[in-house]
This record gives sequence, structure tokens and C-alpha cells, in this order.
Amino acid sequence: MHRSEHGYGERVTIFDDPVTATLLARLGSPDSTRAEVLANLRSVYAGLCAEAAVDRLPRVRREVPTRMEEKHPGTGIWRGELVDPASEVVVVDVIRGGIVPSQVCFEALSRILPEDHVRLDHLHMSRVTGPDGSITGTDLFGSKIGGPVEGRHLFVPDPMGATGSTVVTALDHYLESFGTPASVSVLTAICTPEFLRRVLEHPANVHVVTGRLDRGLSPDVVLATPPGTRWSEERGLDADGYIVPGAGGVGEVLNNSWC
Ligand SMILES: O=P(O)(O)OC[C@H]1O[C@H](OP(=O)(O)OP(=O)(O)O)[C@H](O)[C@@H]1O
Ligand SMILES: O=c1cc[nH]c(=O)[nH]1
Repeated sequence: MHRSEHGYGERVTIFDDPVTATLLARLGSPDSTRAEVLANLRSVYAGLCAEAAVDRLPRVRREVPTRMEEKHPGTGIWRGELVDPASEVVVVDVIRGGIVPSQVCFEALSRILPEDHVRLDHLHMSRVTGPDGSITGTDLFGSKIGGPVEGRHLFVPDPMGATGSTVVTALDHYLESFGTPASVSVLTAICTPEFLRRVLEHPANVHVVTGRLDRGLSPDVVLATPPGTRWSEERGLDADGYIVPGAGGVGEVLNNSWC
């Protein structure tokens, strides 16, 4: 995967490839149908999940006989590194924007690990706005969490990393009551510099993999510098907590539910 150069530190991966950029440009376009948005979101998350799995999951060396082994004993055997099948993973479904991305990750990880090592949890969450329309926090209304996360690799696919309030609330909930994961990967289709600052400060030692980093409200002089070089001056959030340029309310579009 082509990765963007940036100054946000080693725990951040930003995709830099024209395929992901094209999918995300269509995803955010006012002309795209819901079917296109869904299909593009699935494609983007297949890439984000694979990248996080490569970076975070332990590996083992293995020898695997192929169908050629019978004809070529000893040489018809593939030798190399695989994902360690002992790894255990928990995918977090952040309802509602995260429903489709979490299902994509759950299915993808279930193809590379034993099925009983991959779990899907659900968190019912919603951002809360104050009287002026600005985001004041995130409510966690309920959860279905299938057990501890201690020693497991946590994947949090949340498409729009805006203020970071949703992800931080989710991680607080896990750390308070369900143990310490072996690693935490937050996967966003699009995120802001403000989001990165907030989630990287979290004690869970978060790694972020994002398809795009949007900082469209930054001054021109800052936009002329590589991402993260003048991080404190970068702005990607509008006054209502929406990402600019962003993709609008993705949870709303995906669900045709404007609330
Ligand atoms: O980084 P934050 O500022 O917390 O915002 C991000 C949240 O908004 C979107 O979801 P969705 O539209 O489902 O949620 P909402 O109704 O809470 O905006 C997105 O998928 C995140 O869950
Ligand atoms: O820009 C944003 C911010 C939060 N949620 C979205 O769907 N879009």
C-alpha cells in the first residue's frame, strides 16, 4: 500500500493511492447513490482492514503443501509467513456509521483466522449536540460485548473520524470494564487532524489507519505544508463537528435516516 508522508507520528497510516482516493471521492459526492456509497465503503474497508491486519497481527512461519506436492515431493510446498492463527480479534460495530465497515472487517478477519478467534461486538452510540448545534460529547446507550478484550486485537472501524468523541467513548468503555487489548486499530475512511490528536492521546495506545486525512479549513499557508508539519494550526472540522471537505453525514446517507 502507498502511504502518505506525514508528521503525525508512527502510529498513523494514511493511504496515498489513487484507487482509494477515487472510491472516497465518489463516496462523498452529492451525485452518488446509496448503493454506490455502500459499495465504495466496502471496498475502502477491505483495504483498511488488510493494512491493519498486516501491521498489527503477529506472524508465524509455516510450510503448506500445495496440489503440486504429489508431483514434486519436497518442492511442492509453499514456505513463508502467515498470520498467526493463535491471534484473537474483536471487531467493534459502532452503530450506526460503523455497521457496514465492521461487518466487512469481521468477514475479512474470519477468512484469515479461525472463526472462533474473531468476535463482533456492538455499541449503540450517538453524538450529542448542544443548543448551538456544536458537538458536546457522545452518548453510549447500550452494548452487546461478548467477553473480555484482554490480550486480543481490537479493530474499531468508524468511517468518519471527526471530533474523536465517539471512538474515545468506545475505548473508555472497553478499558474500564473489559481489560487491556494487545493492540487497538482504529480504521477511518476519512479523519481530521483534530481526531488524530484526540485518539492518539488515549491510554489505549491507538494506531490509526485512514483512507484520507481532511484538513480543508486550515489556512492556505498550512495547507501548503505536508500533513502534520503544522498540526496545531490544521483544521478539518467545521463549527458543527463535520469534516471538511469530508463526505457529509455518512451515517445518515447509509441509513437514509436524517437524525
Ligand atoms: O468523531 P466523532 O465526532 O465522534 O464523529 C464520528 C461519528 O459520526 C458518524 O456516525 P453516525 O452518523 O452514525 O453518528 P452520529 O449520529 O453520532 O453523528 C461516524 O461514523 C462516527 O461514528
Ligand atoms: O463529517 C462527519 C462527521 C461525523 N459524522 C459524519 O458522518 N460525517
